[in-house]
Amino acid sequence: MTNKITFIGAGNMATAIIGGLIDSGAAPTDLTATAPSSSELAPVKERLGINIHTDNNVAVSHADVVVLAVKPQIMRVVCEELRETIQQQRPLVISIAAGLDAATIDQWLGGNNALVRCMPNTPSLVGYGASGLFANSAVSDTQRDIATQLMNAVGIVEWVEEESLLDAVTAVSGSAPAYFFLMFEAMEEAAVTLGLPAETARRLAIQTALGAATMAQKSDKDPATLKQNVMSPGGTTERAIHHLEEAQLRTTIADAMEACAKRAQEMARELSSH
Ligand SMILES: NC(=O)C1=CN([C@@H]2O[C@H](COP(=O)(O)OP(=O)(O)OC[C@H]3O[C@@H](n4cnc5c(N)ncnc54)[C@H](O)[C@@H]3O)[C@@H](O)[C@H]2O)C=CC1
Ligand SMILES: O=C(O)[C@@H]1CCC=N1
Repeated sequence: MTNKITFIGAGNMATAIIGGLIDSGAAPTDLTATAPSSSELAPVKERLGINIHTDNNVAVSHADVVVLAVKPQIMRVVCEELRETIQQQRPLVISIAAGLDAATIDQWLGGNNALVRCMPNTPSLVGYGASGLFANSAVSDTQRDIATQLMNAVGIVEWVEEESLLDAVTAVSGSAPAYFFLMFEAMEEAAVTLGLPAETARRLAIQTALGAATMAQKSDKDPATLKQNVMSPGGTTERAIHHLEEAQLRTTIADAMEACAKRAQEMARELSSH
């Protein structure tokens, strides 16, 4: 990728994506990250070898792509300060902020911007991200390809044609790593109760999840069939799965994902109104 890409923000998600881009062959000299303090940026430069800046406008002034990677609550101030430079430079803008709609960000940036909204997740840090992307009507096919390439560097990319579907993406991938981490915590605790050392239990649970995910990804069988293949009639797995179904695990997951998507909608209302 020969585009000059500037990340506004150098936190968890920005550095995860930058790390993935460099691992997939991007030149660190084409990448810039900003943050208010040099003390936060110095280790980022040291680790990744990219350009750093404490002045967002200077960092954006030569960018082809600008990735907005600050917390949603400060996005308005950051965008309004960038407005003039963005209007002059006309880069492709990619926002990774949860719960902030494209029209609101575009308006804060002065309007008529090519804007992609992206919902990534933290496994991007290890190249196993899963991102949902939405483009506003000003985004060209070439710019769509640039956004795809950028997020493909850290994982898989799924485009949605309706912006509201990004709330579902948040529920199934943006927030979802945390659901699996909760599962690991619970399995480790239960295995310790069954007598295993905590470290052993953790290693076995994580490896099992990795194995199950890899199998589900590589197999031509659906998850229900793969599950059935583990369940010997009258055996141990059948007993465990029966218990999970009786305890309404499916309904619990559905309720949690609905709450997640609703919170994204709430955040959009809260953040666009001030
Ligand atoms: N952490 C996650 O799992 C996910 C986060 N997101 C979104 O990514 C965005 C960033 O989240 P994180 O990286 O987790 O946050 P973070 O707190 O790790 O990073 C925010 C960065 O913004 C910088 N910053 C603060 N004020 C600034 C300013 N005025 N100009 C330039 N930089 C400034 C901070 O110094 C920091 O480097 C958020 O909008 C969040 O909704 C999206 C999907 C997943
Ligand atoms: O919890 C959040 O609001 C952010 C967005 C998706 C993951 N973390």
